[in-house]
Amino acid sequence: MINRALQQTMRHTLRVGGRMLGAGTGQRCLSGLRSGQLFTEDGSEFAQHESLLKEASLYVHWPFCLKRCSYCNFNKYIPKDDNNHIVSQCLQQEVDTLLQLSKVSCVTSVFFGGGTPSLAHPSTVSDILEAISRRTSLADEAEVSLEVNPTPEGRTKLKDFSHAGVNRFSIGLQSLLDEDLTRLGRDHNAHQALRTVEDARKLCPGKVSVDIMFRRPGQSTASWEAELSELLRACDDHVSLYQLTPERGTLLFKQLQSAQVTLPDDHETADMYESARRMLHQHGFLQYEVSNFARNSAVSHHNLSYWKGRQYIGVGPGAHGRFVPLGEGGTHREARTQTLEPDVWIREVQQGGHATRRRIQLGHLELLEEVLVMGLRMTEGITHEHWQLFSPQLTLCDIFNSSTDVQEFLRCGHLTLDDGGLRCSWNGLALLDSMLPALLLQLERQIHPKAPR
Ligand SMILES: C[S@@+](CC[C@H](N)C(=O)[O-])C[C@H]1O[C@@H](n2cnc3c(N)ncnc32)[C@H](O)[C@@H]1O
Ligand SMILES: C[S@@+](CC[C@H](N)C(=O)[O-])C[C@H]1O[C@@H](n2cnc3c(N)ncnc32)[C@H](O)[C@@H]1O
Ligand code: SF4
Repeated sequence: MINRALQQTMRHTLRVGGRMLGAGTGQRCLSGLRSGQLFTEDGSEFAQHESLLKEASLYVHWPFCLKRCSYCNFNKYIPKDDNNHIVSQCLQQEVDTLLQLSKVSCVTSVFFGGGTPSLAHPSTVSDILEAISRRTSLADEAEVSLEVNPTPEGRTKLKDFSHAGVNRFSIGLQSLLDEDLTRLGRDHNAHQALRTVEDARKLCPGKVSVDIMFRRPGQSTASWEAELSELLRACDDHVSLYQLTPERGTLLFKQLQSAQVTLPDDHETADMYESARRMLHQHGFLQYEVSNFARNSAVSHHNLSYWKGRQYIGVGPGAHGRFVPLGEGGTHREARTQTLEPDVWIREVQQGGHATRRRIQLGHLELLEEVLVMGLRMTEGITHEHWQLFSPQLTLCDIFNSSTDVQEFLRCGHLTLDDGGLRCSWNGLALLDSMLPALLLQLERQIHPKAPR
């Protein structure tokens, strides 16, 4: 059975390798909260360390865009009327309700994503930050990121967003070739994008990230390397490198089916990924996750909270979250998704304070699957201490030492399991997707040894 909650978490982070995996079993009921840890009905610890329950990061989804890019199937709508004010009010209300439900005492980071959150009025950002501070504490050093589409409008609003409380900008460059930007349906050119990066760097030095995609139609490794050289002259200290994934329902998907466009093959794609990793490394960037590179320690703390299995709250249409709803007596972590369609979402928030459409209680195995899959995306992998927070009884060695598949990955040098924990090697990171089925199967066998397969 595919673990749907895990699929959903991975969707916005897993872009290299393409395939999404998971092998969950049924959910289990949890019976009580004792000294900061949760227990399943049979008494085994569910290992929610108290510190994990006190804190959360917060994701805010702005669901509108001016037009549809040819490749994108994220939850976004082209607005018919201007209802920004009401969306902003509902976001504040939903923040308040979900913070109350989670009972967290500290929000560690906030990420305004979308859609195109740079279309929102900057006061939306300050109002939401105030709503957080009214209900709980927002850490002084909290990272507050905003995704910016590098159009002239986005650029002129940077200063106001920074005054509103944004201290990190994530800029969607996607490409530095005008022809490709047009083909992808972007509403900016490369010059506008570079000027936006320049201005953002003046406002938040060292805290500007860029998103760029490879494996674009008609792309060659040589042109990609030239583009990266240009990017490396202009960028700040954080780069997110995404492999363009053809998503069902997009224009790109149709163009590929009707052979109007073709994508580079797997071999070329692997070369592009490797040349980008090499070039970024030569320019002082450390790869800290499959798709993310930082120098001068400019890692994304918000995204790290997902990969480290910490709690996060998602507000806005289609946002998802992972937290224990302690405020309503909840004792187990839930995967929550908010209603997708903005008008319906508005109605539900107005009526009930929040618009959670789907709640899935995560059982012990499902939680560990998430910790495994997300954790192995990081170059530091899963330390023994990290694993123990979620699995106090079975260590990484207890689980993986008896698997012949895992022994083979270790022998080939794709994986390492030592005093530092379990992690992928440089080559292994590019092969993570192909190793996950065996790792997940072994995890399931050890957690539920008697379950029929
Ligand atoms: C959902 S967008 C929102 C940010 C902003 N609207 C923008 O377009 O720059 C976040 C990032 O997801 C990545 N993305 C979206 N669709 C993708 C796809 N089909 N394949 C790979 N990356 C994708 C893009 O790099 C984009 O910057
Ligand atoms: C692909 S990531 C890009 C992050 C960026 N590279 C950075 O380092 O800041 C951001 C996108 O993931 C999606 N996303 C992130 N967290 C989410 C959540 N909790 N719920 C729904 N979508 C989320 C949003 O569409 C957002 O535009
Ligand atoms: S890539 Fe960004 S701007 Fe383009 S449709 Fe998706 S969310 Fe909107």
